[in-house]
Amino acid sequence: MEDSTIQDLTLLNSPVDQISHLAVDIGGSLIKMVYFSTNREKSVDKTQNNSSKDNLLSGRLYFLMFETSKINECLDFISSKQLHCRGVQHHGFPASDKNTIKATGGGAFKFADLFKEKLGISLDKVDEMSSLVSGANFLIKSVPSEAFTYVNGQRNYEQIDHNDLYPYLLVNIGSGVSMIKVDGDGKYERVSGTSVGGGTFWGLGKLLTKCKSFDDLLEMSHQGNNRVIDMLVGDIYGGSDYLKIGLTSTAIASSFGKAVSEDKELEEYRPEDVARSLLRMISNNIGQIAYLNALRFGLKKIFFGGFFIRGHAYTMDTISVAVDFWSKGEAKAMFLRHEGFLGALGAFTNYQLVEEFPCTAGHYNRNPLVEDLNDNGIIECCLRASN
Ligand SMILES: Nc1ncnc2c1ncn2[C@@H]1O[C@H](COP(=O)(O)OP(=O)(O)OP(=O)(O)O)[C@@H](O)[C@H]1O
Ligand SMILES: CC(C)(CO)[C@@H](O)C(=O)NCCC(=O)O
Repeated sequence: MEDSTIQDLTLLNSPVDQISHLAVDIGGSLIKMVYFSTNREKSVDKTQNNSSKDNLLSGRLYFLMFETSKINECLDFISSKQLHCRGVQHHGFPASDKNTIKATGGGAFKFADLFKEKLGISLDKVDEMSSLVSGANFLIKSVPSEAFTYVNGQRNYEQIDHNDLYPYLLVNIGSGVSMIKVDGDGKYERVSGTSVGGGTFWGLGKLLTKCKSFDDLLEMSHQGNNRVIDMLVGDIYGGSDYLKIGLTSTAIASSFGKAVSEDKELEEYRPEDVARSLLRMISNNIGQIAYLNALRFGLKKIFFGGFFIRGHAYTMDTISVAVDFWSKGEAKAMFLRHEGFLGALGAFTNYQLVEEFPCTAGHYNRNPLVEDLNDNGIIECCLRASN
């Protein structure tokens, strides 16, 4: 954590806090929410100093996450905090429509009736791919220290030149994986996808290791050794490399391949080793498909998002090494600090109130009220309302 600020959501009940503009991304596995909160005393009306007629309201974007299977808990939470019907109505700033919120992801369709029934609100649907792209563009262009490469166990934050951003490949690793070629704001094409994604890792991992939570599975993979189960090039070549085709003896020749010849039951393998092989297999595969798509369109930058990544060192390392290996160093894997919130942020920007500058990030909060919440960075920004 970069900052020890603990943001307890009970603060939302403070009379000086104003919450507005909730946006949700309801995916196959997780619900992600973004909302804006301003402190009335600190909000600024720049109309006097600014020749334009815009009102700027400073505040923060907050991030929350629930499991989709616990949608009812999510709705109760929204209702108890009245997240959906708070509006900012001062300094000439309009309140968001009390009865409508921006929503993206498959759940915006699947759960529309439930939102209406339980909370009385309508979901204003924003296309999922379009939201991912708007969210990624917003983060890359407006939030400092957002994008980074991961090399030799180190995050290297990159200052992205706005004039040299497009085209890039956006790889969103959620339950399934979408690969989108991005050519500009609102200019994109979904060029590929794979059903072998985060849901596969979590689903297979749960079955194979009996693990109870995603975080435990990740932690287990951290403690494991994939060489116990994966068949390496050296296992086939008597300990030697096969450099003629660019493979060292330690490269994986066949994920889970050792399990074939060893006469062992699943229980005889350490769950940690199984988790490690699984994570490596899926991360490698996604890295490789991403690279092939980058090659298809001559793209040099590949941004990876989605909650599968979870800022996990080994996942990012595997993806980075795969992209570097296959592209012979030509393409670069980059990650985003708000990786899991691209869709929700994109839906939020659809309110068309986000001022691109100034934005600052770096504050981190852990929300004690929500189980399983990742450490999600809050973003300081301004909203703008035109008179
Ligand atoms: N606490 C968690 N519980 C469940 N899955 C988690 C958790 N944290 C990370 N994950 C991983 O994140 C993945 C879901 O990522 P994300 O929220 O980006 O996708 P989604 O929107 O639910 O899926 P899709 O876009 O395919 O509908 C899961 O499949 C799992 O691999
Ligand atoms: C179906 C979506 C877009 C839902 O988010 C996602 O899970 C996905 O991209 N799945 C991969 C589907 C495929 O292209 O094979």
